[in-house]
Amino acid sequence: MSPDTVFALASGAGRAAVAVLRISGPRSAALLEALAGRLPAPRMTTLRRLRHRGEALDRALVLWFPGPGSFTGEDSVELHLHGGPAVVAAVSEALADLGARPAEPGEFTRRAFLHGKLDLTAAEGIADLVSAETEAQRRQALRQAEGGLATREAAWTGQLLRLLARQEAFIEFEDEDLPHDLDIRVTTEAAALRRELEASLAESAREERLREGLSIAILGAPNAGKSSLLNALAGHEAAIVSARAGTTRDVVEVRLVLGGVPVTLADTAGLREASDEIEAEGVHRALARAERAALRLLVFAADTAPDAATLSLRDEDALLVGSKSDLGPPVLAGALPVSTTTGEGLPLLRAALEREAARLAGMNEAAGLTRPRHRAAIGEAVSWLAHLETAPLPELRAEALRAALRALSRLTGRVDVEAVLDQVFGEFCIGK
Ligand SMILES: Nc1nc2c(c(=O)[nH]1)N(C=O)[C@@H](CNc1ccc(C(=O)N[C@@H](CCC(=O)O)C(=O)O)cc1)CN2
Ligand SMILES: Nc1nc2c(ncn2[C@@H]2O[C@H](COP(=O)(O)OP(=O)(O)OP(=O)(O)O)[C@@H](O)[C@H]2O)c(=O)[nH]1
Repeated sequence: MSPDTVFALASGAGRAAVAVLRISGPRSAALLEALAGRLPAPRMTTLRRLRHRGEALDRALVLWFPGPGSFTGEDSVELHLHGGPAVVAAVSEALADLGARPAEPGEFTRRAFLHGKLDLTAAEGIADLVSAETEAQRRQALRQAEGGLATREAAWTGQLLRLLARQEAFIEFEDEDLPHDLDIRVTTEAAALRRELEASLAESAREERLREGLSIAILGAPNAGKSSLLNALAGHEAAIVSARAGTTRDVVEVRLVLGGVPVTLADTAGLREASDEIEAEGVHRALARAERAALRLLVFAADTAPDAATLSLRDEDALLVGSKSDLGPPVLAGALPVSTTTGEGLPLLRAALEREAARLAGMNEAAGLTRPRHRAAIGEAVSWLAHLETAPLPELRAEALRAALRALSRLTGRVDVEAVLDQVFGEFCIGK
């Protein structure tokens, strides 16, 4: 059975000057002919009147992309319509009437993957490009959409295949004139590759935080000035400020961009023995958020002794803020003096936050692992390589290499280890 022909609005919903409807599948040409008359030249923008059942629908720019030279690899069409919702609705109804169906979310890119137009990492890169909000996210997404990670995977796979070819040769031609240390060399090189994969895992947290956004939590005793700090950094009155201790009950979030990194900054309830059920829940949520955050701003007011609850959250991912510095010097050594009343210290705090954002989130030199899915695949390859290093028999080492290859190939979704092996073996001259 031939696949459905699907259509969807490719441009954003809502009012816009132009709306792009995309169509993909075997009936694309027939649909375009039905609406707009004879097929235009491939990939050439052409102005046409669209008609259906005697009714004029729009005057639109139409494009015809014969497969396989299209985004999806299938015959496809684009209709650049006037952007009004009624125009889009009328043309969509006509397409449905002609036998096409609305596409599922991601279906165009899924079809591109199924037709070998892109691998899974490139498809994820496209999804990330569509949702990129900051400059750093855009660069990260484009690198992956253009095959940065797939290229690295191909290099790792190539190394593994060469190791496997040598390991198999060692097993098969044991009695012949092979270098006697071939077996040991495979193990040594596999260990080097394992360390390289581990290095990419160690860097993955930074890339994931850039893709997902960095979570920063503001914590401290009641009345320490946390909400005032959130408002000062956000540039608007997002959280309620009052002289009454225990004002903030729930987590209040604002979105910021720090050095190209998208950040969610969260104000939390003051940490203390709660006086009622609601406040207790607030403190519980504050501590949960503290745990989840990549960076914690611990706030200590100049007019209050440092409290044990906040002090206990100190670690290498905490910045100490000495708030209300207009009332006196910080009560804690190493705390950055800040006053939201006078503005003192705010530029320094912002600079410190940008520095921390760059340390905790960002792109690495080489295209990195941006998703838990990537980490899982590489993590599994690493454990098979570690397994290889202690495996007592050449056959078990070969098996571990195959398993590592399969794990790696899940990254791009091109799971065809045996076919590539045939190719490698074809070139592996052993004098036989
Ligand atoms: N109007 C419009 N703009 C768009 C897209 C689109 O589909 N339509 N894109 C959609 O994401 C992005 C551009 N990406 C694209 C990627 C590949 C092909 C394509 O036709 N590929 C063919 C031919 C390649 C060539 O001639 O160089 C192929 O890969 O065989 C088109 C768009 C962003 N802008
Ligand atoms: N002098 C001075 N007072 C400040 C400063 N920042 C905040 N305050 C005052 O301190 C009190 C508490 O401020 P908030 O920002 O609501 O403190 P909070 O830590 O969010 O308080 P809770 O919601 O109770 O946890 C308010 O009366 C503020 O006006 C400052 O920089 N200097």
